[in-house]
Amino acid sequence: MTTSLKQALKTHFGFDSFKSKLQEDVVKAVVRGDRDVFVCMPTGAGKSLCYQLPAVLAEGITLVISPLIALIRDQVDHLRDHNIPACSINSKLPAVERRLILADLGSSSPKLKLLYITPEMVASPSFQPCLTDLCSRSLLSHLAVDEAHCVSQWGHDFRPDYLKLGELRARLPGVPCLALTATAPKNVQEDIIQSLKLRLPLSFITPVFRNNLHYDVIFRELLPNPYVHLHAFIKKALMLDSGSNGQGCGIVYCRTREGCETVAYQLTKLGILSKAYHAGLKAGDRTEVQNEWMQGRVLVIVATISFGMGVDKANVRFVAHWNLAKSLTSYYQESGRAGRDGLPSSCRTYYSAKDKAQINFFICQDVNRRQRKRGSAKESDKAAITDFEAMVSFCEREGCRHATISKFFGDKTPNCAGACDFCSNPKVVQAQLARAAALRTNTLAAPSNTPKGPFGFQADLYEGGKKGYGFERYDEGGEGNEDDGTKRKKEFSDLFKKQMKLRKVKHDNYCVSCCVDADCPLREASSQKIPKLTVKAREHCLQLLQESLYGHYDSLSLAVDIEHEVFKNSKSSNLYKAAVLKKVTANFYVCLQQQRASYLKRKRIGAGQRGSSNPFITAKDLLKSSMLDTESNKEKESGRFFNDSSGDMKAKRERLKETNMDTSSAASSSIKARAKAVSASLDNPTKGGKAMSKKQQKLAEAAKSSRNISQYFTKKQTTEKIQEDADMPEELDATFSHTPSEIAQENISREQHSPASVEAVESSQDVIQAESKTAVIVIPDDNKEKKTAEILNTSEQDTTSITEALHPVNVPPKPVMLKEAADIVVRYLDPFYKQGKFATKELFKSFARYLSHLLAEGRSRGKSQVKAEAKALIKKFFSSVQRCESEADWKHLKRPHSRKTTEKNK
Ligand SMILES: Nc1ncnc2c1ncn2[C@@H]1O[C@H](COP(=O)(O)OP(=O)(O)OP(=O)(O)O)[C@@H](O)[C@H]1O
Ligand SMILES: [Zn+2]
Repeated sequence: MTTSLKQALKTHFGFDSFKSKLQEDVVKAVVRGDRDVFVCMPTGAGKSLCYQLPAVLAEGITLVISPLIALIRDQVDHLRDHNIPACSINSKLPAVERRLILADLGSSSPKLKLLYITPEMVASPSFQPCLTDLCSRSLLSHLAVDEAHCVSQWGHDFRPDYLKLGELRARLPGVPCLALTATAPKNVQEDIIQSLKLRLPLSFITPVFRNNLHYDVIFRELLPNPYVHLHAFIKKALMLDSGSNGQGCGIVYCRTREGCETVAYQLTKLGILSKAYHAGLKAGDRTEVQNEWMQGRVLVIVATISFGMGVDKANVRFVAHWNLAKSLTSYYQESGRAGRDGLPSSCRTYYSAKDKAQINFFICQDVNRRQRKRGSAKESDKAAITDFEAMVSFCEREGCRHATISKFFGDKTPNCAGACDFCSNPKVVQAQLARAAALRTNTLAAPSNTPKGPFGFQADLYEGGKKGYGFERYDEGGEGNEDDGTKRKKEFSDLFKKQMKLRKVKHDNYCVSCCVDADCPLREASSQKIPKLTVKAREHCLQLLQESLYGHYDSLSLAVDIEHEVFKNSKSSNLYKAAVLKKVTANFYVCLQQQRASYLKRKRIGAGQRGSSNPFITAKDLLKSSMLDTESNKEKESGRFFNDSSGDMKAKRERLKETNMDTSSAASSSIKARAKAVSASLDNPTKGGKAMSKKQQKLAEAAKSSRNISQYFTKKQTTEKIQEDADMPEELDATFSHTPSEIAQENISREQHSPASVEAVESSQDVIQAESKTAVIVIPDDNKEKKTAEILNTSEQDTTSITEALHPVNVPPKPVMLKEAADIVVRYLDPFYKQGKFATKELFKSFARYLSHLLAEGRSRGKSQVKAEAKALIKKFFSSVQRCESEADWKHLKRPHSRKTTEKNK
């Protein structure tokens, strides 16, 4: 038998041997046909062949049940490529084809070997006559149920129509049944056997452990810049630094469509071409993205869970979950798409407390909804909750990740041998957990008297809801359903905010204990050369450096080089930080000079101005105080300013004034007096004798908005704003440092929004010399608190003058948002598309998307400016590109100012 099977394997499928002994054993059992068979083998193990080869060899037809039409299509195409007669009857089949198939099935000896149908079709009345006819003529050789876990209510992909397969089974006496799944814990296995009425099945179950997969968990909220972190991980997983191509590809899973778009954009911006895939895209675009990824033209696909089922790609070198999976079963299945070729691959989860709370909310909502509908609780309702809890505990508990998965699936503890972060370096995991715990202590403390739901979860905590988990099944159901989605987001946001009010959250305890992450991009990351300098602080500095190189082609590598140079040459933590800041401000200054140069071209600075003709503070000036103070009283000052960050504004102003007195020697006395008035007015606008004029008030407002420069350095993270605007409770947002490039942009947009800005700009020459203030850059270090690393001697004038230089107009333009930018871009780009200047529509769209993001970045420019920039960019693009053939064509296209900065930096 073995020889003839091997021959058939070669003849029909072109394989020289079975993929494994298990595959061979299953095929033999199915070919014998005397028993039902249950197969639980990991994804990529070659389960399909277990029924396809027997189907070819058997007389008659094998009926295959598969949950998705897309999956069926792939399988049928694959079989037809091997000249194996296979087809599918489904709702989308054109009538002509359907008639042809039914004609073949009705003939005395059908040519068809495999007939694929969905469980819905099995139940459909139109299919019943055909089924009865085949059965009565004994033309059905096997019944194969793929993705059999869908039959179980304990399973993560339960589909009610799968339950009807039990009835089908009863109608096909004597037809052996084969049930296959990749992921089934013990209770799901039992459910499958029972629901499909398998009779004493032969079970082939492989342990879930796959030693080529390396699992790790990273707590996203502890990262200064999660995108940079993800980027570093991908670079390593795909060996992009080694300079060799063809090292495979990867998947990043996100929970929301917006998340996919944002992550894809960020990764592309950091230099790794990535594309989003979700149900919000048109079917054609989805296929195009999938094809590009399959063919290796796009390295990273950033997808919702709608992507992956049935995707047969061997060299997936990593699967990263940007959001927590909804269950450990799903996670095992999704992460298992890595390393199907057996080569080492990485599976990473970016854990976040926000995700945990949100998913918990959606699950509870769904359970409540089901219970309300049914009028009673059911034991199986618990499945979603316990499976999610298993996922959470996979991330939050100390211990081998593989062992956790194996235990969950009822297997013995495997020999991990360093194939997870805990086994390879438990200290790193423990340190991370400790940091997360410290963060959490100050965040969530659920009210202890909150009543528990039927299974222990706090149903009332988030109240009930109308819809499911927040995961449409495979992200299918959401098309054209945005309103509902938005409503739910809002619903969640409101509830969450309400609940969070009960739980006073504070993020002032940013623990910075030292630990080196596997993907840490720093050179000599574990070196203890500089006492008290933590890896966290170094990573933070790296991020500042990278941001200061905004627009540079490979800003990360360059930043890594600079940081390392500074690290090598610094003797103390403070000197290191001061040196980094010097570099940062120098880079930043270059950027400002570029902006100023372009402004000066348009507006000549007139003679007779008061104050300096150079409204820019130099890097030297910026650093002057920090360099002087570095070793002496900085610690004292920095602690003080740090403590201010969320505290009493008045006290802060007093201290700012003190510092100012020491440092603003350049300010003229009259301006000082004016500054004093402004300062006093901040404490009490009506105090201090005369009521302020309207103009003075506005001036004061402007000063107020620019005075607390520290907020630009310690600001809530905004990178994922698009994704989380509506649904992220503020209280859970970790505090991250702000970047220099953002500072300028923030200043601009603040000024644009401020009603005072018109006059502030008009009076800028006065304000320029008005007050000197202290800016604070917060750098996490090892004292378990944010501390100021440097106190820079800068002044309000700087922010004002920067603003003015960047926006030399009297009427502040309304900042352009992404949608508006996209409208502008599409309008200008459309004629080029119509002239056939884009090889494909997808390219046109991608380019439009790229440009829109580019133009909307920072939200700092008015519509007319964005229009002009859009025109200029498009013109520039087509001046060097005849016809756009690939994404590489616009790789180097940058906004004008960033390009200049780049050139200057080179
Ligand atoms: N004997 C074999 N020799 C070599 N390759 C094989 C063999 N059998 C199957 N394969 C290949 O292995 C890959 C995975 O097979 P298949 O898609 O059937 O896996 P699976 O277990 O069904 O995975 P999933 O759970 O993701 O559907 C396919 O590319 C298939 O062609
Ligand atoms: Zn392990």
